[in-house]
Amino acid sequence: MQGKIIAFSAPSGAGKTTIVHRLLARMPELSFSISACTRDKRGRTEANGKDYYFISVQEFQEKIRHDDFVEWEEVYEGAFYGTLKQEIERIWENGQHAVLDVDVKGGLSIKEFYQDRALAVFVKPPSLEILEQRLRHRATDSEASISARLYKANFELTFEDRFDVVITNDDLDRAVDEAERLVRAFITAESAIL
Ligand SMILES: Nc1nc2c(ncn2[C@@H]2O[C@H](COP(=O)(O)OP(=O)(O)O)[C@@H](O)[C@H]2O)c(=O)[nH]1
Ligand SMILES: Nc1ncnc2c1ncn2[C@@H]1O[C@H](COP(=O)(O)OP(=O)(O)O)[C@@H](O)[C@H]1O
Repeated sequence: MQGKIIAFSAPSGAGKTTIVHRLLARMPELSFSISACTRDKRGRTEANGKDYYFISVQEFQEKIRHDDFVEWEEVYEGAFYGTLKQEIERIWENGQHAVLDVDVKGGLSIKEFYQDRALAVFVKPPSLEILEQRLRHRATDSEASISARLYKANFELTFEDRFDVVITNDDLDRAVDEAERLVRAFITAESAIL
C-alpha cells in the first residue's frame, strides 16, 4: 500500500478541525499528522502531542535549520506552524494515510510537494457571517484574534478554485459524509483524479 496525504484547509472557524476529528473516528486507516506550533495551548481543550507539538519559537527555528519541515509558515503574526517530515514518515510506516489540518497556503504547498499522492480539500463556510458566528461561539479567541482570522478568511476564500475538492460545511453530518466519501475514493484510486 502506498501511503497518501489528505490535507484539509479552510479559513479559521469554517469547521475543518471538527470534520477531521469525526473522520478520524470513522476511518482507522487514517492518522492525524500532528503539526508543530508556537502559539499557546488552549487550556482545557488541547493537549501537547495530540493536537499540536507546542514548542518555543527558538525550538521551531532549530527545526527549520535542521530541515525538519515539509512546509512551515508564520500563520498569524508571531505564531509559527509546520508539518513535520517525521510525522508523515511515521504514519506511512504504520501503514496508514496522513490527514492534515493546515491553513490554505499550507494545503497548496502540500499539494505541490506531494502531487498525486496528496488530496487538497477546501472546507468552505456557508458565509462570512456564519464564519464569524462560529468563531465567537467557539469562544477560544480574543477579539483581536477573531478580527485577524476574519481578515485572513476574506483572502483565503479566493483560493478555493486551486483545490482538488471543495466541501461546504453547512450541515455538519452531511459535510462529514461527503468528506468520508471523497477520502475513501481517493485512497483507493491510483491518483488524485476523482
Ligand atoms: N501551513 C500550516 N498551517 C497549519 C499547520 N498546522 C495548523 N495550521 C493552521 O494554522 C491555523 C491556525 O490554527 P489554530 O491555531 O489551531 O486555530 P484555528 O484554526 O482557529 O482552530 C489553521 O488554519 C490551521 O489549519 C501546519 O503545519 N502548517
Ligand atoms: N456545520 C457546523 N455547524 C455549526 N457549527 C459548526 C459546524 N462545524 C463546526 N462548527 C463549530 O464551529 C466552530 C469552529 O469549528 P472548528 O472545527 O474549530 O474550525 P477550524 O478548525 O476550521 O478553525 C466550533 O465551535 C465548531 O463546534
